[in-house]
Amino acid sequence: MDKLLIQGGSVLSGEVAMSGAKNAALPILCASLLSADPLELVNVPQLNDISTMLRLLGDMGVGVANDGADGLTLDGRGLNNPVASYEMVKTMRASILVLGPLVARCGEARVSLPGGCAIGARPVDQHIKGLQAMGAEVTVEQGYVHAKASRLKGARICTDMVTVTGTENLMMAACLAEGETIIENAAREPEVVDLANCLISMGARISGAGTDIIRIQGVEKLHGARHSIMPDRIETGTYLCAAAVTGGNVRLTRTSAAYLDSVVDKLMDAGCDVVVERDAIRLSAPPRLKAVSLRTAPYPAFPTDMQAQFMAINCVADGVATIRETIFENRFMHVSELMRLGANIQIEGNNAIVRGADKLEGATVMATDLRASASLIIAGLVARGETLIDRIYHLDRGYERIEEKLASLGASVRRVR
Ligand SMILES: CC(=O)N[C@H]1[C@@H](OP(=O)(O)OP(=O)(O)OC[C@H]2O[C@@H](n3ccc(=O)[nH]c3=O)[C@H](O)[C@@H]2O)O[C@H](CO)[C@@H](O)[C@@H]1O
Ligand SMILES: C=C(OP(=O)(O)O)C(=O)O
Repeated sequence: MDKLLIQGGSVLSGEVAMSGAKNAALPILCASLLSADPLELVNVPQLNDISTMLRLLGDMGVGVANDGADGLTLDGRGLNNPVASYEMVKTMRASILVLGPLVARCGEARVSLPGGCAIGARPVDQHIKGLQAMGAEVTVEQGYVHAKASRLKGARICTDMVTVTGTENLMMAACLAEGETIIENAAREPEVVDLANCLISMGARISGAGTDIIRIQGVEKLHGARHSIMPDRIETGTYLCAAAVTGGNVRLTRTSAAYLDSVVDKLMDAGCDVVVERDAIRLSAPPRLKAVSLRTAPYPAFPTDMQAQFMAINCVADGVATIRETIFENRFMHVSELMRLGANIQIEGNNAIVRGADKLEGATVMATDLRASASLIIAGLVARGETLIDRIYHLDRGYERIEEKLASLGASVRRVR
């Protein structure tokens, strides 16, 4: 199993390009199930989750062709097997995103309950409730969601909580439903908007994406389109934190600060200087950051996917920070690993109190989920000596060529087998 070996102490500097967003690309790949015409995508990140999703779609009969480094064409003409088996979906939560499109286009779907990062129970009851409201007959048996409907019917759906993939699944299903669907309490995440823009270019009639009420007027069919995946705001935020913790000075290109306000604000509170350019962000950091408290919440508030990275920078900042996680009940698994490096963190329910230490010391640690892995890299970059991170397959789900990108900024990071 691959591990990552980091020699702490390098100051990150220079320029590096960000990739397309995993959390936008995954639902957009599933949008290919909605049409019999080709969907051409560019800026698709090369990640394990993307390969898993392509295998899953391929299994269902979707044609997949690579068009150069970050381009793909998906052809839903041959879709003939609306089944997502446990074997295919066990490693990836986002596989539930095939459910809505399959019922809408094929009239039925059999999808294994998803796996993915163990950051909480992560039920899919809201996805099911929404499809039922649209007239689908849904049963859950032996770990599979089985949904059937001759044609989905538009409905008014109000989700109990803000759910990102729930909103995406229902929005995709509603595109081919008869009549109007209104999703209330919809997620406003930029990835939902990117998916809506792709669907609109395929002929869907969607308004309100990016607000908490999305209206979808169903159409008979969708056609082919070409779409460029938005930049990865979580990858961008992660590299900003990595640079900040080392007192570095970096410019991240092919990205946008437009969706990162809450993260950029916190980095400025920590003492960093951040300059926003049209398609790039510059950050320069002081030798020691100030502690910053935060609370995770749905967009546009501070993203849960950046909580672990900010925990890491607070471990060596000046002062005490309180970090409150409100989205997932088990998203503090990085804490015990950060403590192996010498961090001073106390957990009280869904709050973590982080007292900045003068230094961290390298150690062997274990990555427990995707963003936890990122936080261990950030801590390893400032720890004295060597940090060896085990189980980095989590990292390969969501960060494209991370050791190469960090090395290009001067970090001493290497993959060992
Ligand atoms: C592939 C993708 O885009 N993943 C992101 C997506 O995950 P994901 O879409 O799985 O997360 P949700 O937004 O659905 O979850 C939010 C909260 O709602 C709960 N919930 C959700 C659905 C449901 O049917 N029932 C229910 O109880 C979840 O357990 C969680 O407590 O949004 C999360 C929150 O921003 C991010 O951390 C993930 O990176
Ligand atoms: C938790 C994440 O991914 P997933 O929803 O795919 O598990 C993430 O992107 O941080």
